[in-house]
Amino acid sequence: MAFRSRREKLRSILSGSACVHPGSVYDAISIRIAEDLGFPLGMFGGSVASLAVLGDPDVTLITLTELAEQMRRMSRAASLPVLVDADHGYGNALNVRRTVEELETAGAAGLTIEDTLLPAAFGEAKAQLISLEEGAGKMKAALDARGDSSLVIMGRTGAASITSIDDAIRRARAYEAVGVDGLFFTGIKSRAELEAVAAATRLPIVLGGAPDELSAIDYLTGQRVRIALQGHAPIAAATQAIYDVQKALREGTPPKALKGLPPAELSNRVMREAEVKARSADLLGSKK
Ligand SMILES: O=C([O-])CC(=O)C(=O)O
Ligand SMILES: [Mg+2]
Repeated sequence: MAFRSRREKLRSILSGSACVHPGSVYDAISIRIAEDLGFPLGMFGGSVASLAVLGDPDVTLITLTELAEQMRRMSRAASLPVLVDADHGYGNALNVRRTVEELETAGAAGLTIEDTLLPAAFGEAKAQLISLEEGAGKMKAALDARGDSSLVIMGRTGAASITSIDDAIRRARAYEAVGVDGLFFTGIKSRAELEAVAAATRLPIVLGGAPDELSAIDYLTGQRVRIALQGHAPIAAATQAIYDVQKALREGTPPKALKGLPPAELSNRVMREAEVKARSADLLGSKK
């Protein structure tokens, strides 16, 4: 299976003894840059998928087809393992199956399925959770849908900030019992909460957005956190860069006087230009 080695790399992070930060990736350019900089894996967040593909906030309007297609583009562009935020699996447990099939063939190294009720329910100001039973059923469906057993399936819960830390633990233990490969927590607010979760479970932990007291990598390592997200600053920085350049052009700055443009060396590296040139020479008879 062509994507197996990517999945095994993600597995070795989860079974290893260090906590790593993923690069935030969302398209062919961002994954190549993350790979070139030596990130051990990429995180493809649902929020950045919505932003990159639709220009929308994270309100579950993106479709599975769009998400998988964006993943496919990244898989073609680089071989960095990518953990995909597959939200709620785009429906019920049957839809979760389909989600796993699509993301597996698109080359994801792993994916997370969360127990948040998505899209948001009518008349509810706050996020809601599906039942533990339905959540566990979704995890079971995801595991069962794998054609490649090396694909990583992570059970994700935001219960820590939606219901309670005890509920987060109950859910995590239920997802562990079903056989997921790791646990992804969002909404953990303190060291005491992380320690409670780590003590009550045994699988490797992925930590979503977390406060400053949960940023020391040695501490996280000691709590079995193997992947710690750091938000999605790259797409935010790209937004600012595009704004600045468009604004300068709109205000009459000549293209040659623009600031913040990449040197040709960087653009060429991102395009893998040397490889394309070599291939053109071989296959099209063009000069190197
Ligand atoms: O997975 C992540 O990176 C956090 C998240 O839910 C998102 O960005 O949609
Ligand atoms: Mg998300």
